[in-house]
Amino acid sequence: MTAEVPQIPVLDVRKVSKRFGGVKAVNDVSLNVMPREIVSLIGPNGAGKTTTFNLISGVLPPSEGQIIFKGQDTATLRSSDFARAGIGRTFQNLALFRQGTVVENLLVGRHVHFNYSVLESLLFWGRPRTAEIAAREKVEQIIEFLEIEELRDKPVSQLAYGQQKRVELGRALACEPSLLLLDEIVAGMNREEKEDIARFTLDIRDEFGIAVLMIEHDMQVVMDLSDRVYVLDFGQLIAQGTPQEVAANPAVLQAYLGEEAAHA
Ligand SMILES: Nc1ncnc2c1ncn2[C@@H]1O[C@H](COP(=O)(O)OP(=O)(O)OP(=O)(O)O)[C@@H](O)[C@H]1O
Repeated sequence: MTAEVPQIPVLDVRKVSKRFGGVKAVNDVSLNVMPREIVSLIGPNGAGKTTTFNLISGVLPPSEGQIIFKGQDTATLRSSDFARAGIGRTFQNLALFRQGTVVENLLVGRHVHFNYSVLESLLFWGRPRTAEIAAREKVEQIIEFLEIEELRDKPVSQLAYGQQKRVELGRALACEPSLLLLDEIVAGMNREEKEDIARFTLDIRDEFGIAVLMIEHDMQVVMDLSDRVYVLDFGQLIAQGTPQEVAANPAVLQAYLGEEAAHA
């Protein structure tokens, strides 16, 4: 019998806090994502979810604590290196190059892996050409995976919202991430579009072996896709567990009821 090799987390957030002036937007949060896991981060508005994503993807530095990605402390990375290190992300609001075509937008996502400057590409065009061919092959693979072949040469500005979201997902995949951060990816989508994204998310994990951490308000999507769920409220983790455990947790119900009461 072979001994099981213990798995190390792809992402290990250790006692992380983020202060904005007097506001502790994230307060002593620890969470992890194991290889091939789909993990959701949920919580009422203002709970600190987006700030947590900004800390993990290097947009903001933590005030306290450590974020370990594939065994490396991300404090050693420059913010421009996070995507190349393997952290892909989609944003709450679309962040695409609107005049560019679908292919061009995906190539931008791939560009993090080019290890030459524009000047170099003019002087020594052998190496860049090889890299560009590899990039185009990767982009074609993603286009096929996301079933957007007929959109490939259209400007993003001409696409429907759900299609644009699919391109954004493709761009995050183009950097060949080990961890994909999805920020409310199904918000504003109809049922069919949501089902497509749910299917792609499962396939991203199963076919590409990518771990997924998602912020999601759509409870059906959370329940259907997540292996585990973390719940934030006022910057603090108030619950974690399987979707069923979290859904039955009185503290979670209270946090959401409190939010409803505030908006009543
Ligand atoms: N750059 C900033 N400067 C000051 N305060 C901030 C900043 N970013 C976030 N905050 C505050 O931190 C808290 C957490 O905000 P955050 O956007 O992380 O919550 P959220 O859970 O993502 O909310 P939502 O579901 O509405 O997107 C809020 O009180 C917010 O006002």
